[in-house]
Amino acid sequence: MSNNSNVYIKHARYGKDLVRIMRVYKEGNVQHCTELTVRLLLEGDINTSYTKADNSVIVTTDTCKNTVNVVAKRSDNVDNIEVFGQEITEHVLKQYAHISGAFVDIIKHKWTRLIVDGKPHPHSFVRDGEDIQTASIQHYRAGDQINITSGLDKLLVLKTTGSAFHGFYTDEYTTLVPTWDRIFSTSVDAKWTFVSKSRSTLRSVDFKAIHAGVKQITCDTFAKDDSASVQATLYLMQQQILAKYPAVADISYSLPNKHYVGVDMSKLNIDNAGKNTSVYHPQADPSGLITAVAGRKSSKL
Ligand SMILES: O=c1[nH]c(=O)c2[nH]c(=O)[nH]c2[nH]1
Repeated sequence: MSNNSNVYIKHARYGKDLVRIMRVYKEGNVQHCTELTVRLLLEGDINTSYTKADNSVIVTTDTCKNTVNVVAKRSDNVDNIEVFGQEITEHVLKQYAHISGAFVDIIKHKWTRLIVDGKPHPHSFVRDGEDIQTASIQHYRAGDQINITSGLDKLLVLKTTGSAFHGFYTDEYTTLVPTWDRIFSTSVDAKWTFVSKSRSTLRSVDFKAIHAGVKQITCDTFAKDDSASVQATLYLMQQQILAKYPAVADISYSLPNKHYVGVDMSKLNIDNAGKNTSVYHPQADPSGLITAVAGRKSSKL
């Protein structure tokens, strides 16, 4: 093998991706389930595994998978993904002295308890929507520093009125017609990061309540706002989340504008906008994409 001494490893991380677990917790006659997809990556004194084929420094990706399964078996917090993620990173840093950083990304798949005969069923669940919760934990041995980002993905919403778009910049390239009443639909992706990097302060954060609160504020604002644009509605959501949750340092949204275009029936001598029924064409593509990160001008903590 040729050896190019000009080359060095700048950054390296490895581990197991797509570790899927379904964890069932039995509480008397009632059972709870949590389905997750987990990625665990490691960083540290591992460069020789790349540069010198030195496998002695490799904690195998198979061990990473086992670690996720074992921590899930022992943990009381699998459903609280930010806490579960920290339990994995803590274990890794305690167990392997040459590993300096552990990075966990978790997707929580949705299982909602079924209502049967008007009552919550003890052990049956339904996937009632594609939206997922996410959490990313970056844990560094140095200073025991942790960064946590939580997220909400693929929350598909639509309103049939209460949305306008006019007054926008126009030039010779503009063909969009201003509208005072349109369909507004988006698939919400939101991510929020936490202020504190000290472990003790993060322990007091109610991550699950914040997940629920962000979803509630997102949906309520989407429904109630007489939207002037996707941009303005997005910012309203951010303002409320930062006002309600001091532990959140910043919040970003990525909102595709899923266009629904009124069908032109003029050649059929039909006024599609008339009376109280209209037919729209849902457009697969292209879609607008409106994004923004918001934070506080001065941190409250
Ligand atoms: O809410 C909107 N924001 C835009 O930036 C935009 N651009 C566009 O064509 N339609 C819309 N709607």
